[in-house]
Amino acid sequence: MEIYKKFSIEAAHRLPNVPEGHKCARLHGHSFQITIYVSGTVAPHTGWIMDFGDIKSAFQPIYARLDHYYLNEIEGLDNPTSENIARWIWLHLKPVLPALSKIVIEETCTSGCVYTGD
Ligand SMILES: Nc1nc2c(c(=O)[nH]1)N=C([C@H](O)[C@H](O)COP(=O)(O)OP(=O)(O)OP(=O)(O)O)CN2
Ligand SMILES: [Zn+2]
Repeated sequence: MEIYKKFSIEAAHRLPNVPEGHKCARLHGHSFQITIYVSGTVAPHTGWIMDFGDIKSAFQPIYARLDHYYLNEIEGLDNPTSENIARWIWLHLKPVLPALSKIVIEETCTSGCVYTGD
């Protein structure tokens, strides 16, 4: 079974490698919706895979590095596409949350990516 916890991050970015004239070369911001998935078995006594609060605690230091920042200035995020943000979060979260199974980034209401660590 899989459980998830959602977070919202306000952040600015620009995409440095887009074709000339692309709108995303300009500095702009998003309310990124980030969903962290954890997979595992349901423990008989607790009735849960993991406390949602433990997902929040694991993600908190990473959240603090992203929220209300200019993403391009963060080490490893010089090209902060949804795909690269997902990979960056995975890199930092997996060591402290081994049951992490998926990260979904919603950059806008209509655009985003799904990453399972591949
Ligand atoms: N594969 C990717 N493509 C794009 C990314 C990305 O991270 N990965 N990012 C952007 C921009 O950051 C842009 O802000 C979001 O893109 P887009 O969906 O085009 O934004 P709109 O809200 O303007 O979309 P409409 O549905 O056309 O209104 C671009 N591409
Ligand atoms: Zn954008």
